[in-house]
Amino acid sequence: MDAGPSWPAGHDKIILAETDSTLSEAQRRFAGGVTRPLWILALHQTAARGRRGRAWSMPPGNFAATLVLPTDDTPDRIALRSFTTALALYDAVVAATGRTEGLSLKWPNDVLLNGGKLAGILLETLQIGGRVAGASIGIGVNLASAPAPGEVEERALRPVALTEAGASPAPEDFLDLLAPAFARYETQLTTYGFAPIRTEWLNRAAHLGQTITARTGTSETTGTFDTLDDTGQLILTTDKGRQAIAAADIYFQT
Ligand SMILES: O=C(O)CCCC[C@@H]1SC[C@@H]2NC(=O)N[C@@H]21
Repeated sequence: MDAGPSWPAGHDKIILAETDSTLSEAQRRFAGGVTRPLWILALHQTAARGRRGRAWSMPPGNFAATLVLPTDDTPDRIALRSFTTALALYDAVVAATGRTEGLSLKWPNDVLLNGGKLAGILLETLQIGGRVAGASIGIGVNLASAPAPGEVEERALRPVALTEAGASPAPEDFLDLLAPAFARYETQLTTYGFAPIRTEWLNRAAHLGQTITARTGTSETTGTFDTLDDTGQLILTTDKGRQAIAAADIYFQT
Protein backbone atom coordinates (compact mmCIF):
# COMPACT_ATOMS: atom_id res chain seq x y z
CA MET A 1 0.00 0.00 0.00
CA ASP A 2 3.06 2.35 0.03
CA ALA A 3 2.79 4.97 -2.71
CA GLY A 4 5.16 7.27 -4.57
CA PRO A 5 8.93 7.77 -4.44
CA SER A 6 8.94 10.20 -1.47
CA TRP A 7 6.13 8.49 0.37
CA PRO A 8 7.52 7.48 3.81
CA ALA A 9 8.52 3.85 4.09
CA GLY A 10 6.25 1.87 6.35
CA HIS A 11 3.34 4.34 6.12
CA ASP A 12 0.06 3.43 4.42
CA LYS A 13 -2.66 5.60 2.91
CA ILE A 14 -6.26 5.27 1.86
CA ILE A 15 -8.33 7.83 -0.02
CA LEU A 16 -12.09 7.94 0.59
CA ALA A 17 -14.60 9.80 -1.56
CA GLU A 18 -16.67 10.48 1.56
CA THR A 19 -16.83 9.66 5.26
CA ASP A 20 -18.44 11.16 8.34
CA SER A 21 -15.14 12.29 9.87
CA THR A 22 -11.68 10.93 9.19
CA LEU A 23 -11.17 10.96 12.99
CA SER A 24 -14.16 8.62 13.42
CA GLU A 25 -12.91 6.54 10.49
CA ALA A 26 -9.54 6.33 12.28
CA GLN A 27 -11.17 5.02 15.47
CA ARG A 28 -13.06 2.35 13.53
CA ARG A 29 -10.02 1.23 11.56
CA PHE A 30 -7.79 1.22 14.64
CA ALA A 31 -10.31 -1.00 16.44
CA GLY A 32 -10.12 -3.31 13.41
CA GLY A 33 -6.32 -3.57 13.78
CA VAL A 34 -3.79 -1.02 12.47
CA THR A 35 -0.15 -1.72 13.28
CA ARG A 36 1.72 0.95 11.32
CA PRO A 37 1.05 4.60 10.44
CA LEU A 38 -2.01 4.98 8.23
CA TRP A 39 -3.08 8.19 6.49
CA ILE A 40 -6.83 8.43 5.84
CA LEU A 41 -7.71 11.18 3.35
CA ALA A 42 -11.35 12.06 2.66
CA LEU A 43 -12.50 14.25 -0.21
CA HIS A 44 -15.72 15.01 1.64
CA GLN A 45 -16.75 14.76 5.31
CA THR A 46 -20.34 14.87 6.51
CA ALA A 47 -19.64 15.34 10.24
CA ALA A 48 -16.20 16.90 10.61
CA ARG A 49 -15.11 17.83 14.12
CA GLY A 50 -13.00 20.77 15.27
CA ARG A 51 -11.32 21.50 18.60
CA ARG A 52 -13.39 21.93 21.76
CA GLY A 53 -16.47 20.24 20.33
CA ARG A 54 -16.87 22.71 17.47
CA ALA A 55 -17.95 21.68 13.99
CA TRP A 56 -15.35 21.99 11.20
CA SER A 57 -16.57 23.40 7.92
CA MET A 58 -15.06 21.83 4.83
CA PRO A 59 -15.85 23.36 1.44
CA PRO A 60 -15.08 21.12 -1.58
CA GLY A 61 -11.41 20.88 -2.59
CA ASN A 62 -10.11 21.37 0.94
CA PHE A 63 -7.83 18.91 2.72
CA ALA A 64 -9.18 16.57 5.39
CA ALA A 65 -7.06 13.72 6.67
CA THR A 66 -6.27 11.80 9.82
CA LEU A 67 -3.04 10.02 10.58
CA VAL A 68 -3.47 6.88 12.67
CA LEU A 69 -0.23 6.56 14.62
CA PRO A 70 0.12 3.37 16.67
CA THR A 71 2.42 4.10 19.65
CA ASP A 72 2.91 3.06 23.23
CA ASP A 73 3.92 6.61 24.19
CA THR A 74 2.25 8.19 27.22
CA PRO A 75 -0.58 10.68 26.58
CA ASP A 76 1.77 13.59 27.47
CA ARG A 77 4.22 12.47 24.84
CA ILE A 78 1.46 11.81 22.30
CA ALA A 79 0.41 15.45 22.80
CA LEU A 80 3.79 16.60 21.43
CA ARG A 81 2.55 15.51 17.98
CA SER A 82 0.59 18.77 17.99
CA PHE A 83 3.91 20.50 17.39
CA THR A 84 5.44 18.00 14.96
CA THR A 85 2.25 18.01 12.90
CA ALA A 86 2.08 21.81 12.84
CA LEU A 87 5.71 21.95 11.68
CA ALA A 88 5.03 19.33 9.01
CA LEU A 89 2.02 21.31 7.80
CA TYR A 90 4.12 24.47 7.66
CA ASP A 91 6.76 22.68 5.55
CA ALA A 92 4.12 21.15 3.26
CA VAL A 93 2.61 24.60 2.68
CA VAL A 94 6.06 26.01 1.89
CA ALA A 95 6.65 23.14 -0.55
CA ALA A 96 3.26 23.80 -2.21
CA THR A 97 3.70 27.57 -2.50
CA GLY A 98 7.47 28.05 -2.66
CA ARG A 99 7.27 30.81 -0.03
CA THR A 100 7.34 31.38 3.71
CA GLU A 101 6.00 34.95 3.68
CA GLY A 102 2.94 35.37 5.85
CA LEU A 103 3.17 31.89 7.37
CA SER A 104 3.29 31.32 11.13
CA LEU A 105 2.18 28.90 13.84
CA LYS A 106 -0.33 29.63 16.59
CA TRP A 107 -0.17 27.66 19.82
CA PRO A 108 -0.83 24.85 20.10
CA ASN A 109 -1.20 23.76 16.49
CA ASP A 110 -2.87 26.14 14.04
CA VAL A 111 -1.14 27.25 10.85
CA LEU A 112 -1.70 30.91 9.97
CA LEU A 113 -1.41 32.65 6.63
CA ASN A 114 -1.40 36.46 6.59
CA GLY A 115 -2.74 36.35 10.15
CA GLY A 116 -5.78 34.20 9.27
CA LYS A 117 -6.37 30.54 10.07
CA LEU A 118 -5.27 28.30 7.20
CA ALA A 119 -5.19 24.93 8.95
CA GLY A 120 -6.20 23.25 12.18
CA ILE A 121 -5.27 20.04 13.94
CA LEU A 122 -7.33 17.91 16.32
CA LEU A 123 -5.34 15.28 18.17
CA GLU A 124 -7.07 12.40 19.93
CA THR A 125 -5.78 9.26 21.65
CA LEU A 126 -6.75 5.80 20.47
CA GLN A 127 -7.34 2.97 22.92
CA ILE A 128 -7.33 -0.78 22.91
CA GLY A 129 -8.99 -2.48 25.88
CA GLY A 130 -9.03 0.79 27.86
CA ARG A 131 -5.29 1.38 27.34
CA VAL A 132 -3.88 4.20 25.20
CA ALA A 133 -2.27 2.54 22.18
CA GLY A 134 -2.07 5.27 19.57
CA ALA A 135 -2.87 8.74 18.35
CA SER A 136 -5.20 9.96 15.67
CA ILE A 137 -4.14 13.30 14.26
CA GLY A 138 -6.93 15.01 12.34
CA ILE A 139 -5.81 17.74 9.95
CA GLY A 140 -7.91 20.22 8.01
CA VAL A 141 -6.41 22.70 5.53
CA ASN A 142 -8.31 25.31 3.56
CA LEU A 143 -6.64 24.51 0.26
CA ALA A 144 -9.26 25.69 -2.21
CA SER A 145 -11.50 28.00 -0.20
CA ALA A 146 -12.10 29.26 3.30
CA PRO A 147 -15.36 28.89 5.20
CA ALA A 148 -17.34 32.14 5.44
CA PRO A 149 -16.36 34.24 8.49
CA GLY A 150 -19.91 33.74 9.83
CA GLU A 151 -19.24 29.99 10.10
CA VAL A 152 -16.60 30.47 12.81
CA GLU A 153 -16.89 31.94 16.31
CA GLU A 154 -17.07 35.69 16.67
CA ARG A 155 -13.61 36.07 18.26
CA ALA A 156 -11.96 33.46 16.05
CA LEU A 157 -9.33 34.39 13.50
CA ARG A 158 -10.56 34.96 9.96
CA PRO A 159 -10.39 31.72 7.95
CA VAL A 160 -8.09 31.95 4.93
CA ALA A 161 -7.39 29.65 1.99
CA LEU A 162 -4.07 28.67 0.43
CA THR A 163 -5.20 30.38 -2.76
CA GLU A 164 -4.26 33.59 -0.90
CA ALA A 165 -0.63 32.42 -1.32
CA GLY A 166 -1.19 31.68 -5.01
CA ALA A 167 -1.46 27.87 -4.77
CA SER A 168 -4.29 25.38 -4.73
CA PRO A 169 -2.93 21.83 -4.80
CA ALA A 170 -5.28 18.86 -4.96
CA PRO A 171 -5.76 17.20 -1.54
CA GLU A 172 -4.04 14.02 -2.81
CA ASP A 173 -0.98 16.05 -3.87
CA PHE A 174 -0.89 17.94 -0.59
CA LEU A 175 -0.90 14.63 1.30
CA ASP A 176 2.18 13.58 -0.68
CA LEU A 177 3.95 16.69 0.65
CA LEU A 178 2.65 16.37 4.20
CA ALA A 179 3.30 12.68 4.90
CA PRO A 180 7.09 12.81 4.30
CA ALA A 181 7.35 16.06 6.28
CA PHE A 182 5.54 14.46 9.21
CA ALA A 183 7.76 11.38 9.03
CA ARG A 184 10.88 13.59 9.23
CA TYR A 185 9.64 15.38 12.37
CA GLU A 186 8.47 12.09 13.91
CA THR A 187 11.98 10.68 13.46
CA GLN A 188 13.45 13.86 14.96
CA LEU A 189 11.14 13.60 17.99
CA THR A 190 11.79 9.94 18.63
CA THR A 191 15.56 10.32 18.10
CA TYR A 192 16.37 13.65 19.81
CA GLY A 193 13.32 14.37 21.97
CA PHE A 194 11.22 17.53 22.10
CA ALA A 195 14.03 20.14 22.42
CA PRO A 196 14.79 20.64 18.67
CA ILE A 197 11.08 20.51 17.80
CA ARG A 198 10.41 23.19 20.44
CA THR A 199 13.13 25.41 18.94
CA GLU A 200 11.81 25.00 15.39
CA TRP A 201 8.24 25.67 16.53
CA LEU A 202 9.28 28.84 18.42
CA ASN A 203 11.13 30.07 15.30
CA ARG A 204 7.79 30.06 13.46
CA ALA A 205 5.54 31.20 16.34
CA ALA A 206 3.04 34.01 15.83
CA HIS A 207 3.00 36.85 18.40
CA LEU A 208 5.99 35.58 20.41
CA GLY A 209 6.97 38.32 22.89
CA GLN A 210 3.61 40.03 22.49
CA THR A 211 0.53 40.28 24.71
CA ILE A 212 -1.97 37.48 24.13
CA THR A 213 -4.96 36.04 25.96
CA ALA A 214 -5.40 32.35 26.80
CA ARG A 215 -9.01 31.42 27.39
CA THR A 216 -10.25 28.16 28.88
CA GLY A 217 -13.91 27.35 29.46
CA THR A 218 -13.79 29.07 32.85
CA SER A 219 -11.07 31.68 32.84
CA GLU A 220 -8.94 34.08 30.81
CA THR A 221 -5.26 34.82 31.33
CA THR A 222 -3.59 37.75 29.57
CA GLY A 223 0.17 38.17 29.50
CA THR A 224 3.31 38.25 27.39
CA PHE A 225 3.86 35.13 25.31
CA ASP A 226 7.37 34.29 26.52
CA THR A 227 8.06 30.77 25.33
CA LEU A 228 7.03 27.11 25.50
CA ASP A 229 8.28 24.97 28.35
CA ASP A 230 9.93 21.61 27.74
CA THR A 231 6.55 19.84 27.77
CA GLY A 232 4.95 22.17 25.21
CA GLN A 233 2.97 24.28 27.69
CA LEU A 234 2.52 27.95 26.83
CA ILE A 235 4.41 30.26 29.19
CA LEU A 236 2.86 33.67 29.81
CA THR A 237 4.25 36.41 32.01
CA THR A 238 1.28 38.05 33.70
CA ASP A 239 0.95 40.64 36.46
CA LYS A 240 0.79 37.65 38.85
CA GLY A 241 4.05 36.16 37.53
CA ARG A 242 4.84 33.38 35.07
CA GLN A 243 2.01 31.01 34.28
CA ALA A 244 2.12 27.74 32.36
CA ILE A 245 -0.97 27.01 30.27
CA ALA A 246 -1.66 23.39 29.30
CA ALA A 247 -4.77 23.88 27.15
CA ALA A 248 -6.62 26.99 25.98
CA ASP A 249 -7.83 28.98 23.03
CA ILE A 250 -5.49 31.84 22.21
CA TYR A 251 -6.60 35.33 21.22
CA PHE A 252 -4.32 38.03 19.90
CA GLN A 253 -4.74 41.73 20.72
CA THR A 254 -6.28 43.61 17.81
O1 LIG B 1 -10.61 23.07 15.26
C1 LIG B 1 -9.53 22.86 14.69
O2 LIG B 1 -8.73 23.77 14.47
C2 LIG B 1 -9.17 21.47 14.25
C3 LIG B 1 -9.85 21.11 13.00
C4 LIG B 1 -9.55 19.70 12.52
C5 LIG B 1 -10.34 19.34 11.29
C6 LIG B 1 -9.90 18.04 10.72
S1 LIG B 1 -10.54 17.74 9.10
C7 LIG B 1 -9.91 16.10 9.17
C8 LIG B 1 -10.19 15.61 10.57
N1 LIG B 1 -11.51 15.04 10.66
C9 LIG B 1 -12.29 15.74 11.48
O3 LIG B 1 -13.48 15.46 11.74
N2 LIG B 1 -11.62 16.79 11.98
C10 LIG B 1 -10.25 16.81 11.52
